[in-house]
Amino acid sequence: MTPQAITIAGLRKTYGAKNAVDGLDLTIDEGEVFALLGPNGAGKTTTIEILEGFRKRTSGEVTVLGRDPHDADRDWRTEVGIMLQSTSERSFLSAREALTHASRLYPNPRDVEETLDAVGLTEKANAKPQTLSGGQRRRLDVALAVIGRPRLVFLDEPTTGFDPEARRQFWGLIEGLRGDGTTIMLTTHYLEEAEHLADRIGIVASGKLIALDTPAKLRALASGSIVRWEEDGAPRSESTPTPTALVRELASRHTGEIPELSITKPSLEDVYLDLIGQNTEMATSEGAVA
Ligand SMILES: Nc1ncnc2c1ncn2[C@@H]1O[C@H](COP(=O)(O)OP(=O)(O)OP(=O)(O)O)[C@@H](O)[C@H]1O
Repeated sequence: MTPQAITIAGLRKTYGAKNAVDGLDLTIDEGEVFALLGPNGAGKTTTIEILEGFRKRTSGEVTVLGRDPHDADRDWRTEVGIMLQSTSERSFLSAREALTHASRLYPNPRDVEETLDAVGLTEKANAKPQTLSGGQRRRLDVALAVIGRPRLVFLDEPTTGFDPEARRQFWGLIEGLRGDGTTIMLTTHYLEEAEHLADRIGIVASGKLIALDTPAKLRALASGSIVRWEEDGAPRSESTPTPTALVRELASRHTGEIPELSITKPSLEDVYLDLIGQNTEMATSEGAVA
């Protein structure tokens, strides 16, 4: 059996009357890349911060690398990489200095120059954080999270503000970490990022886990196809297990071409939106996810 990096059983966190995390059960294997998805306010950051030892839980059991993060020690901290949002923002150190400084805190750190290169900051190595763009500062935050060669890394929305090229580069970095056997738990609002990187995806809504599977199996939850077309000048769409029949019926109503006709398979994003109840296209149709 693969050893478990994270175990969560019956986790709850309440803020007053609000159940931010509402009975979460989840285990993440060592070496797994796990993506936690969910709408704003679903409880992702709260969960991650409890796992990082930064927030107290209301109830439930949690272990991270075999320890309860709430009373873990310094040795545990050296094995867990945490992406603190905007740490680099307040620093007076250049990217290279910040990484060099941080690397001295760990017994077996990554090489500073290699890490700068992996996050695409070599050219900005001597720049002070105030002169970096938001996306570049975030890359530095990612670099600071991995400089200690952690066994487990938490990345909360690591690529928010990245341009497409930086995002691809970040994906390469994560694939490299995966190759080294690092366990990674990340949150993201980018479905294609989760699909590209994650071995498994957990979807949370209102503090509860509503779906948990590989990207391929989640995508397969949606059967059928989405047919889109234009009618009376307005875009229309329908999800259906029998697209040919629908197209035949549309063709009988149109003389000539059906305007803007396309037939696509539902994307992971369609499935996700349907699961969280925000997909008007799929939720109303026969082929919708149960
Ligand atoms: N310190 C706090 N005090 C009171 N309520 C809080 C606190 N932190 C979070 N919450 C509430 O708990 C719920 C979960 O918040 P959380 O930040 O964990 O969500 P999230 O899934 O990370 O959202 P996002 O995608 O917007 O980052 C929200 O309703 C939020 O308003």
